[in-house]
Amino acid sequence: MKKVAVLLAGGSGKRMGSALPKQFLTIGDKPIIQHSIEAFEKHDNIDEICIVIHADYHSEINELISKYNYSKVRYVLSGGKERSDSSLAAINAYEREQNVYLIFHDAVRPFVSSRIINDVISELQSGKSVAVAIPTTDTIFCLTQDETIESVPNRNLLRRAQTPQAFSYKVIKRAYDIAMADENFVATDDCGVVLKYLPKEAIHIVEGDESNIKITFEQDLLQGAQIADKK
Ligand SMILES: Nc1ccn([C@@H]2O[C@H](COP(=O)(O)OP(=O)(O)OP(=O)(O)O)[C@@H](O)[C@H]2O)c(=O)n1
Ligand SMILES: C[C@](O)(CO)[C@H](O)COP(=O)(O)O
Repeated sequence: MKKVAVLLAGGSGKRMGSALPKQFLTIGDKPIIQHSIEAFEKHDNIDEICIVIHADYHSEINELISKYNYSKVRYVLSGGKERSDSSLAAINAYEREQNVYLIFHDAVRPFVSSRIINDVISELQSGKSVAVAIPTTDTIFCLTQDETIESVPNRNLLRRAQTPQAFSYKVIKRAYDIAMADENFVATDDCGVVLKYLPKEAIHIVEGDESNIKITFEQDLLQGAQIADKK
């Protein structure tokens, strides 16, 4: 089956607070989204790239793609209001093919490694749905609504979610079809959608790494620059 990297870049980066969406800010020598495109463009096991971009930024991304001649980019789609709307735009684009794996990645995680992508693909090819995550070194508190501690979950069973999150087309399409019929639907990631609406579908964990950070706040740019320096 074809392996498609879906780069989610439809957000506006409110928490970063810059006029330009954070995926276009520069780390090291290139925009964040360019690091992410290249991680998949250069990867031998990725067949195709689908970029989901904020509707107001098509010209910026098209300029980048033609300047560097990224040959694997097949689609540039407009994202939606929520991350899940952007994922759905990609799922809909593959409706006619179906025989694909969709590997969803936050475009603002520019340092995803080749090892992570390899591990994700190898799990997909053995028929699994896949998430990338790392152990937590902090103890995590679960709170009540009034912000007192409700529970302290066993840390050995806790992981911090990263991306990629990857599924066969059929699995992710089925999960979103059910989700779209739920008027209370809300999700921060694609694993959450599969877990809630296809509870029998096991999602297997591939170990992420500390460099696979999500650029969210201004201070993350500094950490990103340090990671870029070491590459
Ligand atoms: N409607 C949206 C919202 C988010 N994303 C993408 O999902 C990834 C992770 O989201 P996040 O870090 O929350 O990005 P933003 O939504 O841009 O940030 P913020 O929440 O601070 O506005 C980003 O690559 C972002 O562009 C998307 O494709 N479509
Ligand atoms: C998918 C994700 O990156 C996993 O950590 C995260 O949930 C995205 O959340 P955000 O609210 O869009 O930052």
